[in-house]
Amino acid sequence: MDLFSTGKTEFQLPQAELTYFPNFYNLHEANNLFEILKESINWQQDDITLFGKTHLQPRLTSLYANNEKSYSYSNITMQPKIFTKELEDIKNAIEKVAKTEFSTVLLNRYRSGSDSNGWHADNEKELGKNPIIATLSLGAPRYFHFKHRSLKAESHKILLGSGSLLIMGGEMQRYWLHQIPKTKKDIGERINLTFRKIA
Ligand SMILES: O=C(O)CCC(=O)C(=O)O
Ligand SMILES: [Fe+2]
Repeated sequence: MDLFSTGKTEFQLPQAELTYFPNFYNLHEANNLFEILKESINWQQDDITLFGKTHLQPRLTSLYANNEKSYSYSNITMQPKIFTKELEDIKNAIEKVAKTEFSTVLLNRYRSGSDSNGWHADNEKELGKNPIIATLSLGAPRYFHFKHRSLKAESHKILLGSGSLLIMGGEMQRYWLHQIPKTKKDIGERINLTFRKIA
């Protein structure tokens, strides 16, 4: 962790807690982690079924955990692999600022601007009520859009830079949706790690 950049932003939002650390890792550390994870993670591309139609998911994913609990969303059930040393170190660093413990990390790899993650909430039963979800971004910056389910004025975006950490908490998964939209810009790859607790 970069001890010299403590800057953080706590967004004032109705029915959500959202905190952004732009430089959780510095650019050098973030680059290193990006290269290590790109090579060492067991990336897969699953089929998802949305509104009765089956497609390849528009990104690569992988699941790691310190227990055997699977994670299911969009008709996919993922079985975890055991945390690697790098993932364990990242988890320990993030737990200190998130002030909670995580069991599981879902990794996403967006190979280009045409990879994406559609509107959703991380509200699966196995995450429990008001889950804390910490997401670390490495590589190409991408916009994170989030909107309130019923308050139409509450629609925002944050550019998630390399090395940044975003922590979602409070009732965010109940009242808000988020997405990583596609972009036509010619950008490189991005890896995102979303730490969760699956009890
Ligand atoms: O890529 C991101 O920043 C968000 C990923 C996400 O929302 C998820 O995996 O649930
Ligand atoms: Fe999500």
